[in-house]
Amino acid sequence: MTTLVSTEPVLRASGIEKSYRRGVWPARRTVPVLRGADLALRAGEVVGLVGENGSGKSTLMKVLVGALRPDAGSVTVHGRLGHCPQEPVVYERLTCDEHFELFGRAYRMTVDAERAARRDLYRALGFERYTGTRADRLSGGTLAKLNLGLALLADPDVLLLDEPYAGFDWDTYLRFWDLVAHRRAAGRAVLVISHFVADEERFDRVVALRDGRTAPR
Ligand SMILES: Nc1ncnc2c1ncn2[C@@H]1O[C@H](COP(=O)(O)OP(=O)(O)OP(=O)(O)O)[C@@H](O)[C@H]1O
Repeated sequence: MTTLVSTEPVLRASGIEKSYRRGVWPARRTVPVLRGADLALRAGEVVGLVGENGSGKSTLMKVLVGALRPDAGSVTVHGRLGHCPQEPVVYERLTCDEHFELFGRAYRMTVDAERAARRDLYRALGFERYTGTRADRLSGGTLAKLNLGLALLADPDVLLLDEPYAGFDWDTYLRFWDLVAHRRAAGRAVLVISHFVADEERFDRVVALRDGRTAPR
């Protein structure tokens, strides 16, 4: 039997352009941020997205997940997408458990599958103590764990992380990279926005965003 290995990317973005409007009339102006950015992610690949502050990394990621409509270009995704935004999107009155239940339903997971995935994520990220704690009573680092856990809950084919470990302690930071290594081994794709030069060796590839365009680094 012949096994065909697909080289087709699980995510492909081509010619992405995006401008923001700034200021108020009559000083209103349009500022281009992305000027034809391209990006392709393959199964089992861990890619870093780097660039100076304000270069448009978060804007590109929002376009990739469909949270922001580009002015031009296209994005194609094969499979399920998970997104961990820079600012956690949580409901302050819901506990960690309640968030997982809610997201599990949104992802159409069975109750058993959601509970098993939740248990593994609590353990992998080390926040089992906070299952019943409301989001508005979590520390910044634990909130970041919840944010990441929710993005991972449905085992996405493509995981997009916008500076996921800013608030993590060292142990959690190492756990995070273990988790990423497992995803690579399982053939999942991961894109991480990172500012740490020290992380660059952990990526299979690094893509730099500069003057609105992407280039290998
Ligand atoms: N909603 C918005 N309206 C207007 N301008 C915006 C908006 N969002 C981002 N910008 C501007 O677009 C540019 C790119 O922002 P973006 O957040 O994508 O950059 P970034 O590379 O992720 O930055 P950082 O490294 O600081 O997180 C910045 O100049 C920013 O001020």
